Amino acid sequence: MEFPFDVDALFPERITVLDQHLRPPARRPGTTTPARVDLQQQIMTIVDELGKASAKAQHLPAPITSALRMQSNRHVIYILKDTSARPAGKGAIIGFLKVGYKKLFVLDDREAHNEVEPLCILDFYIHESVQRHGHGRELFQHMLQKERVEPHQLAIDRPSPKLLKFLNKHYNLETTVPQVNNFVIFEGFFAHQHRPPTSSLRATRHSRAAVADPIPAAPARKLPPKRAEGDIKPYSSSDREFLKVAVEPPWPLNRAPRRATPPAHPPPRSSSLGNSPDRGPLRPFVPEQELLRSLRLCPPHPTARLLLATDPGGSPAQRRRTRGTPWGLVAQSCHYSRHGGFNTSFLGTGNQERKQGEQEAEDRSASEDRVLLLDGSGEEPTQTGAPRAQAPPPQSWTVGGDIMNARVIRNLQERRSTRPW
Ligand SMILES: CC(=O)SCCNC(=O)CCNC(=O)[C@H](O)C(C)(C)COP(=O)(O)OP(=O)(O)OC[C@H]1O[C@@H](n2cnc3c(N)ncnc32)[C@H](O)[C@@H]1OP(=O)(O)O
Repeated sequence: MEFPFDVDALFPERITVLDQHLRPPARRPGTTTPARVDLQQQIMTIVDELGKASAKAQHLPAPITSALRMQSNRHVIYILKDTSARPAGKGAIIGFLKVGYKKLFVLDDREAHNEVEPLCILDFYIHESVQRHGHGRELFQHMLQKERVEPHQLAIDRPSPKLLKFLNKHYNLETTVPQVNNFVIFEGFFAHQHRPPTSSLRATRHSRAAVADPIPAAPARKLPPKRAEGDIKPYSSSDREFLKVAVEPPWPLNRAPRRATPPAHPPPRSSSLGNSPDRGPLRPFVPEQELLRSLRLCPPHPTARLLLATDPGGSPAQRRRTRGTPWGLVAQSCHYSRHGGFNTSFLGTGNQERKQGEQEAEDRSASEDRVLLLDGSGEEPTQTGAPRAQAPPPQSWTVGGDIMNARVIRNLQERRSTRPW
């Protein structure tokens, strides 16, 4: 990547390491030194352009690396410049690697949640013209040495297929430990961190590991004091989270727009009405119009009035719709996953979510059962009219409660009819 300024003079070393201050490195003796602010502006331009190129290469809707994001996060960026070719005497940039420590909640191979703060690979890009020339490895290797970290100790923020191949080829990283977030960790991540799974050890596992283990210290920071198990949430914020907002608005705005054009395969018509293009708009027969008018004039049924008065939260259908949120979130997390395979374990999103999901499913099937029962589907014809005739107490709208009662009653009836006493 070329720039209209002297990259070669700006970055004297082949690999330059920048933190959130984006400070220009010391220049070679003898080179003219422009104003510091200009140099920083040049660095910001390079970071912005690299971020854009990386996003394009990864088909991301927006860059996840920019000067602004660098300045507002405690990340470190390794920039590799081209020392061989010197187009127009100004040098060129080959690529970059961005890393940073992040607090994550990761699952170990026993599916226990662990609060850790590993070094994460956040963004990585080598210019298309020089990929597969060993530059990525050179940059990665430099970072490993500088950060004093082993490849298996890293967490990778949604690695691209190319990066997965890269890690496999150069570092033999293949087997992943399934996670419920977008980070990928590999077998060996917990290698020297396994301790008895007591919660008191879990929170301090890193600081202890650093003292007790002879192998290189885990790239972890000291964590805050242990929190109650309930406080630990089974997700971790990815640097790419903000992209979700850009991709899809929240419910209900994310619902598919109404079809303006007819579907490719319209459902088969049940009658010939409307099939002829010559026919004008169909009007109902006069008796139907009269019927409709009489229905409009008909006052609401007293039961309906009573139900409306005792139901402050709107219709039950509406309430049921809003209760589906956890599934919606799960669906969203799947939608945004770059690799569906990583998220196949979302069903293990912690007991709480799983239970909630199961409860939802149960509620839904329960409500369907309930409709069948109230339909008078042959099971309990005497009950179909009864609940409508009386004003139900407010809590009777709890679908699960109703169905439980119905099931108990049915169970009792069955037992009564099948047993001789
Ligand atoms: C957390 C994240 O940052 S995810 C985003 C990662 N970045 C990208 O996907 C952007 C596009 N890709 C790239 O920029 C580069 O290919 C990188 C950064 C992944 C690797 O850099 P390179 O300089 O190409 O890597 P290097 O030459 O050292 O190693 C080559 C190996 O990487 C892998 N690799 C690189 N490019 C490809 C590719 N197009 N297809 C498949 N594997 C590839 C292969 O294992 C390859 O070995 P091989 O050529 O023997 O098959």
